[in-house]
Formats: sequence, structure tokens, C-alpha cells
Amino acid sequence: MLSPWTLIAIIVSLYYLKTYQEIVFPVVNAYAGDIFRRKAYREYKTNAKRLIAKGLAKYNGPISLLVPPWVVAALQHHWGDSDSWHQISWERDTTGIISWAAASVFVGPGKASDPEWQMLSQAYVRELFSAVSELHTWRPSLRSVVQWFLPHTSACQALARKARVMIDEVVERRAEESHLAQRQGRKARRYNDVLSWTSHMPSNKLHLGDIQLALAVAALFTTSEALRQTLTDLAEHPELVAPLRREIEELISRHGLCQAALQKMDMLDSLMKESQRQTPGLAIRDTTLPDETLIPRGSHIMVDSSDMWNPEVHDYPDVYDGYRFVKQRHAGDKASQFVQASREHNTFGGGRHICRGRFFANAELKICLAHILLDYVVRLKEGYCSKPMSSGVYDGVDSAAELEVRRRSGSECCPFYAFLHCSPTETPFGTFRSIEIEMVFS
Ligand code: HEM
Repeated sequence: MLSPWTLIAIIVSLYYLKTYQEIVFPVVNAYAGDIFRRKAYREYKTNAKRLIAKGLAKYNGPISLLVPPWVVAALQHHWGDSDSWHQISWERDTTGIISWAAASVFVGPGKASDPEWQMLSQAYVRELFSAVSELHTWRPSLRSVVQWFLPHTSACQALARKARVMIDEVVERRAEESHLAQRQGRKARRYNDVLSWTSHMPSNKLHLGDIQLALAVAALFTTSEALRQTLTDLAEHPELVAPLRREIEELISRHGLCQAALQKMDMLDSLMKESQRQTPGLAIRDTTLPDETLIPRGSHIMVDSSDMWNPEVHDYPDVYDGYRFVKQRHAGDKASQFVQASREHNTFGGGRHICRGRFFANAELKICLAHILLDYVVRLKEGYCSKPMSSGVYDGVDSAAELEVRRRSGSECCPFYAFLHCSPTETPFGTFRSIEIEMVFS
């Protein structure tokens, strides 16, 4: 027989468990009486795809990303308003745009443009890549010890500690806002960003600051490199600019700058994929092959991306052809869109670990490039000849390109410019039009 105190303790614990599990997204695998969620777990293991589809259908979507206003603000901040030619800082003024846009979705509006957060998250990504190379010079058995002393690994640890403090402050501020709203009988502001989603995930055991840094690592360098390569190619192929502007202007005049318009930007999509083909990325990881070829533990393998330059796969592979993938798509090729990965085009990896952020990167890049094409003109400094940066068997984006930009003015401007800037969203830099982008999960 249970004592009254034990009964009270059970009821309080169940109540606590219930409130603790309240989350933003609708839980579709919740069943009455399934206290320990064993049935939910079974469903999750066997039916994840259907659950996601049902959850998204129930969610009072779309999942909105405040990317466009932040891109406008970031471009103004990094590229300026001057209609005279001026050189931008190649790394800082391209990563900065991607970083602001991504941060508006990851950490939310409050911190996205905070110079301290921007400095910290970008520095962490740089330090992390250097820390990986640094650790590779040590035997695997010693790495867990030397990580405390090496310059780049220690820098990562210091930045991660700072990130945790900064993110804790944001979470506390949001909690205070919510309590104040409750006390005043108002509805609390609901944040729609990764920080909010992850802070409402009961199963999450990671520090929210660590999640933010991990996202920055996955999203910043990769997408900034894609932007840099596309900008270089645009500067080298000015004949592509007019048809691209026509496509973008026509689509935003018809749909506004929304998901439907982005999906129909076939030429921009083709250009981005063609630019991706210029510098095939190579993934490194330890593995055992399914055909039982034994690769000793600890050895590095590289995924070969040379099919991107293979004449049996592409006509004239050495020629930059912005229309290449539009033509392939019209000829019925099912893997010619930017987000589609194939054995021949594996920049996003493939299989079980295929890049989860490619739809986001696709939308983010298209929004950035649409704004750049409509608002700016770009060119390489006279006499500068861009070439990929080679490091061993790896080809990367030219890390020293000298790109000059100027703002378009007067009659050069897009007649639908107002579409991009007319519906208000407040940012610390002024009020900009906010656009909702639906995320596609597949
Ligand atoms: C053009 C930009 C990008 C490129 C080229 C890229 C490339 C890649 C590659 C090669 C992988 C490894 C795939 C594999 O192991 O087979 C990967 C994984 C991943 N990417 Fe991306 N990525 C990009 C943007 C992003 C963005 C913006 C995000 C986040 C919003 C993101 C999140 C991830 C995640 C979470 C994984 C791990 C997936 C897993 O292991 O299941 N990526 N990415």
C-alpha cells in the first residue's frame, strides 16, 4: 500500500515531467498512458518520416526565417552604400553576410548582429579548423591530453566558455521577458529560432552555447565558400548578370521574395551548382567500407570528387557554363538542382550523413545573391586573375581574391526594389521587410 506522501511525490513528479516536456513543435507520437514514452520511441524508430510529415502539417507554419532583412542589413554594414567602386575585405565581408543571416535564424534577432557574438562565432570556426590540423600532428592517444595546452585547441575552449555565458544570458533574458509578460497578463513573445527550439527540447543534454557553435561550424565556412566562389565566377562572367537579374526581377515581381520564387530561380540555381563544381570539396573521415575492404582504424580516407571535372560526365568540364545545370534539368536529369547530391556531384556528401543544412544553405545563398545582383555590381580588381587555392589534393576557393563592388544607383536599380524592403521588420539597423521561407525537410 502506497503512503499518501509517496502518492503526492508521484503526482508531483508526473506533473513536473509533463510541464518539462512542453515544447514548441507539436508532438505527434504522444499516446495516452504512454508515460515512459516507450510507444513513442517505437514509432520514432520505425516511422520517423511519417511523424515529421504529420508534425509539419500540424505545426502552424511556415517555419519562418528572418534571413532577408538581415542580408540587407549585413550588406549595408559590410559592403556599404557607396555607388563608387571600392574593394571589400574578401574573407570578412563575405563571411560576415552569411554569418549575420545564419545567426538571425540560429541565435535569434537579439544577438544576430551583436559584434561580440559575431566575432566569437566566426573566431571559433577559424580556430576549430586550425585546431583539427594542430591535433593531427599528435598521436591519437595523446590528443585528449595535449588539447588542454595547444594554442588553437585552448582558444576553442576559451571561446566555447564565453559562448556559454553569452547564450545563458540570452536564455535568462527571454525567461525574464516571459515572466514579465505573464505577470502583466500579456502573451509572451514567441521566438522562432534554433536557440528557442533547442531550449524547449527535453531530450537535449548539450549546452545551448555548444549547439550554437556546432551550427556555426557546419554552416559558416561551407556557405561562405560557396558565396565566395559564386561571386568570383559572377565577376569573371559579367555576361551572366543580365539574364540572372531578369530571372530574379520577374520572379519577385510575380511572387515576392518567397520560397516559391526561390524554388523557381533555375538559372541562379544552375550558377550556384556550376560554381560548386569549380572547387570540389573533399570529405575526410575514418571508415570501414561495405565491400569489406579493411581500412585500418585511424587512417584517413578522402572521397573522390573528380567526376565533377570528368569529360565523361560533363561536356567541356573545364569551361564555366552558368547554364550547364538548367540544360541538364531540362534534359530530364533528376540530380541537377543545387540541393540534389549524386555520386558525381558530392559536395553535400551523401547517404545517411548527407548535409542536413543544404536546403537552408540553398535559400540563404539565393537570398544573398538575389540582393547582391539587384543592389550591387561586382568585378575583380583590374589585372587580378582568380585561381583556386590548392593544398595537396584539395582545391579550395581562391582565398586572396580582390573583389570590388559598388551599389547600383538611380535607373540601374530594380523596379521591384520596394518588394524587398516594404514590409517592416525591426533590426538594430532600421526597419526591413521580413519574408517567411518554408523549410523543406527531405
Ligand atoms: C554550401 C554549403 C554547405 C556545404 C557544401 C555542406 C557540406 C556538407 C558535407 C560534405 C557534409 C558531410 C556529409 C557526409 O558525411 O556525407 C555535411 C554535413 C552536415 N551539414 Fe552541411 N554543408 C553546407 C551547409 C550547411 C548548413 C548551412 C548547415 C546548417 C544549417 C549544415 C549542417 C550540416 C549538418 C548538421 C551535417 C551533419 C549531417 C549528419 O552527419 O547527419 N550544412 N555538410
